[in-house]
Amino acid sequence: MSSLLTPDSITLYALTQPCSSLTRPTHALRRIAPLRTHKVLRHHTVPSCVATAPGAPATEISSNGSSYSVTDSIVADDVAGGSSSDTTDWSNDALSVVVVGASGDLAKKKIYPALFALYVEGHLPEYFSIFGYARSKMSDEEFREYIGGSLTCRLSDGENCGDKFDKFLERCFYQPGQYASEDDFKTLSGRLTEVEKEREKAHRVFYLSIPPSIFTAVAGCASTAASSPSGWTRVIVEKPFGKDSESFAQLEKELSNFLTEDQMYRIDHYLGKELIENLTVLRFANLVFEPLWSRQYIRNVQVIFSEDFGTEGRGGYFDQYGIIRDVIQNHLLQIVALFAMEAPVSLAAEHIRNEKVKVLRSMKKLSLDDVVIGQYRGRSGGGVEKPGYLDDDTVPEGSLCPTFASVAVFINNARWAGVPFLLKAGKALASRRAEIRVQFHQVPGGLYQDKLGHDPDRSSNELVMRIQPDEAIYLKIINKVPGLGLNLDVTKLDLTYKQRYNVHLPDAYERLILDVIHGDKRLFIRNDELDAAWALFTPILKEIEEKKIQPETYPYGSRGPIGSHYLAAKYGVRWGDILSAED
Ligand SMILES: NC(=O)C1=CN([C@@H]2O[C@H](COP(=O)(O)OP(=O)(O)OC[C@H]3O[C@@H](n4cnc5c(N)ncnc54)[C@H](OP(=O)(O)O)[C@@H]3O)[C@@H](O)[C@H]2O)C=CC1
Ligand SMILES: O=C1O[C@H](COP(=O)(O)O)[C@@H](O)[C@H](O)[C@H]1O
Repeated sequence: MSSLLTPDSITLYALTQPCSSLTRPTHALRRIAPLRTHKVLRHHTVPSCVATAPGAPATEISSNGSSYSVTDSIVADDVAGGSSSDTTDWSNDALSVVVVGASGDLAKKKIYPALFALYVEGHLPEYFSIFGYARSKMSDEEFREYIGGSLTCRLSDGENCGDKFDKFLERCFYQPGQYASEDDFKTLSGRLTEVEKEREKAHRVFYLSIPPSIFTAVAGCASTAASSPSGWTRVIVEKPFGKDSESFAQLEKELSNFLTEDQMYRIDHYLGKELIENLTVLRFANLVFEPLWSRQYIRNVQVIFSEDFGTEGRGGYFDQYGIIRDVIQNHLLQIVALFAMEAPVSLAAEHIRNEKVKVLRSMKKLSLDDVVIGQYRGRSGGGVEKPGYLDDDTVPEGSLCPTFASVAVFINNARWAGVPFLLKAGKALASRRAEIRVQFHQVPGGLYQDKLGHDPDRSSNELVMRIQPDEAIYLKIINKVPGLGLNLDVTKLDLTYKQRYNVHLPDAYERLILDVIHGDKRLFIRNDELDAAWALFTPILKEIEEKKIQPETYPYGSRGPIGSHYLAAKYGVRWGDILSAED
């Protein structure tokens, strides 16, 4: 819905709707209204109204026919969600984003390009600055050159970004320092204040793009020595959030010495992907889907992640975690939680997260029989030479670390009992893709069975949400082949985004960083969600490690270990991505 609204249409909506329905449009508005237009949007006369949210106290949004402001609506919104009220006035206040670990891979690959895209599209406030912080020595100039190489202009209509590029870089600064040094963070804070001094109030975001071993030290120093003296301070924490229940609890305990839950934004970048944000829209805004969303109609759900490259370059990190911790326990499980949750009371962050956590807590204990692990081996021939996982110098010799896993999970509740949710993730496979496949039961009665046969995979509906690449939603239906005979086939009702929408899809990091700026936590993970996710996976991870379970090897570039097919077959399922590559 948000993509269809212009700032004007939102204003109109706000003016014509009763106050209690402000929540949705203000969410949409946050997303799409460039920050610099807030000034324009702020002053509109509306009648006095009171926003009430279930379970929340009534909040007066505006009184005596005075003015309705974006800021006020954010307060109403947050009260509805039970999270902190964000009264930031972006027409006046400054914003500093500090990228801690500024010399690293994630910062260069994702964070700077996302910040630049937000700037180009007018989503950063007028008084913004970006600070890089890391141990590497760099001057501001060198930093600008360093990040300049990672920025691309993605404006359409041949618009030139050159000017924007220079202006953006002018607002970028670098401060070298140690991660555990309060003094160095004090120096950083001094420099931030220098740049922020043009405004009375400045807000600070710290993006912890660093290895987890130093999360706590940095959170401590940032909070003690570099919190904003005049505005709010928020901290984005990257995964991994621990390695198991115990280390997660320990990390939380340590971080909570310095940060409140309100300040913490635990990022799972899969939640920022376009198709994942659309998941709840597709289900809850479409009458043709919502009633079908249960064991009564759905045979199985598959969440598939595959990459056509190995851990090259990241083997050292990866070996300590493995694919279950790297992808399944977080990205894929979050997708299942969103997919399977009951309708939330509203779109407010806490309402959504309350429902997700119920799903996670309803999951049946995992058994080793429901897990298959694999590890890729090298492949050579046909002019191709691909290394195996163990060929990586940074991987310990003889490592049993899984680079592939498939897992069958079950949700023990009235809606989903008995429906297998099959999760599969692997590196060095045949293709790069991430998708959700929903396979429906066959139509009972069998009117066309003689034409369709008995194979449910060839005679029932499948809904596919392709998260990447080439975002699409398509529904496989049984259709009559045009002509005089009665021939049936399975064909697609196809919503391929690049054919339907002439827009550049924002990167997940853009969406998520913007949400942090707006204090919107819907797409961030709450601590109890992680606690539940670790409670599900910790016992099985321990068992795999303690019993030294040997991963089944598979060749680089293949479709993964055979065991994965047996696991699916045990539940009468065939992996949808294997049936046919184009399907
Ligand atoms: N890269 C990716 O694609 C993804 C990364 N992540 C997570 O994001 C975070 C950052 O990832 P990434 O950029 O790849 O990490 P890097 O390994 O590139 O580390 C980032 C920076 O931290 C500093 N650093 C590295 N190792 C250490 C160390 N042992 N002790 C102290 N400082 C160190 C280095 O800066 P300097 O030496 O200059 O101080 C480095 O440039 C991690 O938590 C990672 O798990 C999450 C999803 C994807
Ligand atoms: O979090 C991670 O995600 C990436 C895949 O992200 P994508 O957006 O490119 O699909 C994965 O390669 C990495 O191992 C993992 O840590």
